[in-house]
Amino acid sequence: MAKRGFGSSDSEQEKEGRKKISKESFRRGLQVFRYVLPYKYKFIVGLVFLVMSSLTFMAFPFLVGKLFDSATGNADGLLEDINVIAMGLFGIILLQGIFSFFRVYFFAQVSENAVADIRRDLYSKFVQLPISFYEKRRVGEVTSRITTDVAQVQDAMSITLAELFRQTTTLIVGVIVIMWMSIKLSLFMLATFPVLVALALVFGRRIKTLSKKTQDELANTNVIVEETLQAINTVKAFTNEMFEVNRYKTTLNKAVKTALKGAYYRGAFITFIIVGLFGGIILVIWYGVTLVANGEIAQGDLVSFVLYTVFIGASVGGLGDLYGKVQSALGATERILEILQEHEEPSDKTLPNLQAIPRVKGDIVYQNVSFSYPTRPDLQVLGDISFSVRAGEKVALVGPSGAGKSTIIQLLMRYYDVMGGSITVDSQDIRDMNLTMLRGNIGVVPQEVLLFGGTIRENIAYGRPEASEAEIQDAARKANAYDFIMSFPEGLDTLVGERGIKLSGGQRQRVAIARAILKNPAILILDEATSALDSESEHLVQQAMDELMKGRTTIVIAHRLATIRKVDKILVIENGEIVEQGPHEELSLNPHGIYANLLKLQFELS
Ligand SMILES: Nc1ncnc2c1ncn2[C@@H]1O[C@H](COP(=O)(O)OP(=O)(O)OP(=O)(O)O)[C@@H](O)[C@H]1O
Repeated sequence: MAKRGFGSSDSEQEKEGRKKISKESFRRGLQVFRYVLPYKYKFIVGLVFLVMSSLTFMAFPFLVGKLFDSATGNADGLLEDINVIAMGLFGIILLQGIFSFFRVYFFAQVSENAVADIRRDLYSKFVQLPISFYEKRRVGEVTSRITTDVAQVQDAMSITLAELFRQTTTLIVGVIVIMWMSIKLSLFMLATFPVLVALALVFGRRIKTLSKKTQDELANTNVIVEETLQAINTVKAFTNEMFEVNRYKTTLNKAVKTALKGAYYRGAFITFIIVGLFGGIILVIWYGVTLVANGEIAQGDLVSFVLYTVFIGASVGGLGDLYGKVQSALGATERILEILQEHEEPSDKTLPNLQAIPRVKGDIVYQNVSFSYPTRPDLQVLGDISFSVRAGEKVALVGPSGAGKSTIIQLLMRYYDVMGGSITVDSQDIRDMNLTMLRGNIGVVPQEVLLFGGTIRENIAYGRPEASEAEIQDAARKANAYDFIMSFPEGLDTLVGERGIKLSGGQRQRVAIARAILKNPAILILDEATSALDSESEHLVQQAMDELMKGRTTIVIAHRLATIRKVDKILVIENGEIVEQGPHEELSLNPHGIYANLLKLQFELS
C-alpha cells in the first residue's frame, strides 16, 4: 500500500478514496487513538474545555438579541439593562478565551506526546525491518511516513478533532435554539440547507481525492531531493546538475498542476458556500422581517436568529472542509499502521550489550545453498553452494563481478534467508539461531565504508557502544589508525563530516577496522575495497587487517589476488557456483584452472 500512491492512475485513486469512506477504514483509522490512551486524562480535560468553549460561544447570539430587545424596550428582568447584558457578553467572550486556552494547551500535550510515541514506534520499526523491505521501497517514500503522514495525524488530533466537535456542536445546538425561537422561520431557513449540505459533500469528496494526489506528487518531489542529495558527488561527477534540476522541475510542475486543480475546486466550493449562504441569509432576513412586522417574533429574536444562521452556515461550510481533512488523516493513519504491522526481523531485544551475547566458536558450513533475491525471484543468484570453514580458518571468495560473492555473505548475516539448503554456525542452522546472537558474533569491514556524521571516537565506539576510552584507543592503535587520528588537532574528537567524507578511503577503512576490533567478533567478513589505495596506505590497511584476522574465522571477498596468498582456502565463484576450491599453492599450479588464469591476468595487468 505504501507504494500505491505512486504512479497510480486516477481511477485507482478514486477506488482508494471510496474504500476509505467505509466503516472499516474508519475503524482502522481510529486504531491510532490507542496512542492517545496513555494521556487519556489530559485528553478528557481538553475535551471538557472544548465542550465548555463551544457552548459558551453559543450563548453569544442569544445575548446580542437580548441587547437589541432591551434597546427597544422589549426585554424584562435582568435582561432589561443594556449594561448588564453587555457585561454578560464580555464575560462570555472572556470565558471562551480562557476555555480555549486550556483546550489548546491540553490537546497540544496529548497530541505532541502521542505523536512522539508514534514517531518513536515507526523509527524503531524502520530500523528493525528486514533489508528486503527497503528493496521494495524508496527511502524518501518511507521517511515521508514519519514526517508528512505523522504530521497529518497530529493535525487531526489537535486541530481537526476540536474543529469537528465545535462545528458539530454549533450545528446541533444552533438548530435546536432557532427551532425554539421560531419553528416557522427555522423550517424556512432549513429548507435551503439540505441542498447545500449535499452539494458540500460531493465537493468535499472531490477535493479529498485531489489533495491526496497532491500529497503523493509532493512526496515524489521529495524523493528526488533526497536521492540526489545523497548522491551529490555522482550528480556533480556526471555534471548532471541541470538534468536533476529539470527532473525536479517536471515533478514539481505536476504537483503544482494537481494542487491548482484542487485549489480550483476549493475556490469553487468556497464561492458556492458564500453565494448560497448569503443568498440564504437575505431570504431569511426578508422572511424574518415579515414575521416581525406581523408581530410573530421579537426584533431581538430575529437578530439572534440571523446570527445563529450565520454560525450554522459557517459550521456546515467548515464541516465540508473538515471532511476532506478527516479523510486524508485516515489515509495517513492507514499508511502508518501498515508500516507498524510489518514483520520485524526476529532480533532479541533482551540482550543488554555485546558482552551478554554468547560467543560462537566460528565453524561455518554452507550445505547445498541456493538463493534468488525476493525482488527478482526468477533469477537464481546462487545455485548449489557447499563449503565449510573451520573455526579460526581463513577463506577467500574470488570470481568475476556479479558472481554472487556478496550474496554468499549476505546470507551468512541473514539479511535474507536461503531458498534451498542450509547454513550452519557451530552446527546450528542460522535460521534457528537468535538473530542478535548471530550478528553480534560477526564483524564486517565493508568495501565502501560509510561512517556516521559524528566524531571519530563515536564511529569507532559504534563497534561496541559501552567501550571505555582506553579500549577505543587500543583498537585505534591495532588498526593502524591512531597516528593519523592524533595528527588531527582534535584527535578522536575530529568530526568526520557527513558519511565520513572528510577522511581518505584508507583512513575510513582503518576506522572501520578499529570498529571491528572493538567488537571482537568470532567471525569476520572482509570485503576488500576495489579501489586501489596508495602503497603506503595499502600496507597499513593490510597490516591492520592481518591483526584483525588473528584467531577469527574469516571470509574475505578478494578483488586483488595478491592479498590472499596466505588464506587457508580459496573458493572461486562463477555464476553462483563454486567452480574451484583449494589453497593458493594448489590452485595456482593448475595450468588450466580458472584461478591460475585470473592470477595471470592480474599479473599482466599490473
Ligand atoms: N539486492 C539485490 N536484489 C536483486 N538482485 C541482486 C541484489 N544484489 C545483488 N543482486 C544480483 O545478484 C547477483 C550476484 O551479486 P553479488 O553482489 O553477490 O555479486 P559479487 O560477486 O559480490 O559482485 P561484485 O564483485 O561486483 O561485488 C548479481 O547478478 C546481482 O545483480
